[in-house]
Amino acid sequence: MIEFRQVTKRYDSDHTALRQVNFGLDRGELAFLTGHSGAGKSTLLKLIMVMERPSAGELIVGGQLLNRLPRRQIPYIRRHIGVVFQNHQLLFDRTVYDNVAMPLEVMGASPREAGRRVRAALDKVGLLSKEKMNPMQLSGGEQQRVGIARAVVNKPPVLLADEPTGNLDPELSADIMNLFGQFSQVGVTVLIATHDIALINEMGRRTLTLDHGRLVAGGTPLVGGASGH
Ligand SMILES: Nc1ncnc2c1ncn2[C@@H]1O[C@H](COP(=O)(O)OP(=O)(O)OP(=O)(O)O)[C@@H](O)[C@H]1O
Repeated sequence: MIEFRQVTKRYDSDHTALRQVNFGLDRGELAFLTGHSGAGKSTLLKLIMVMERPSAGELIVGGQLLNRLPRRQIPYIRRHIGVVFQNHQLLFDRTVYDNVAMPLEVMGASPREAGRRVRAALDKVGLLSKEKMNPMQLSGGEQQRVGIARAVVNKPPVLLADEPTGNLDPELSADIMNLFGQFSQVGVTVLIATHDIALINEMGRRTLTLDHGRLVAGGTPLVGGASGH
């Protein structure tokens, strides 16, 4: 589903954020991405979201080579990628329902279809009863779950998370990880960037480790070198 082949990202001549990174993530695989501050984690996620382009190498997501993807096709690719952030970026002047519905509005879904999808997503994260509330009235863990519902509302095949448990205590973090595990079980490819080594150890999943832009662990390629279409 995601394949990096010798991917290098240079921001300018002094800043090489990723160096010849090689790895593949299959459909339904869940992996962590870790490394020191500045190791290149956010850059790697930005390349998958096509917020940045590789300087060298090939990046394939869902069978599409992203390197030279025309600009007008970027929104189409982004619809296939759900993103969860640490600060969940919710709008506090809208209800929980409206926050989750946002990606569907952008896609032009009918109100009926949107209603069905939003409720299914809220049900999955256990917040169906809170759809009319304002995110401000929710706990930190609940707010993060609203962010996850929004990320998965249009059923993306890829889910990326950047420090999704940064502000949460261990018990709530475990809940969030269980949710990610459930998505991977239904075929979503999940990549979670985190500094939380305790959480990574507890989960016992594949872990990609970056060190000064090099992938120093976890970079086994896809079995048979398939590109994961
Ligand atoms: N837009 C940019 N222009 C120039 N250099 C950049 C840019 N974005 C990131 N970098 C540099 O690339 C390197 C990797 O940064 P990146 O943000 O990917 O690391 P990170 O592992 O996500 O760090 P953190 O854990 O602190 O978020 C750093 O040296 C950073 O200074």
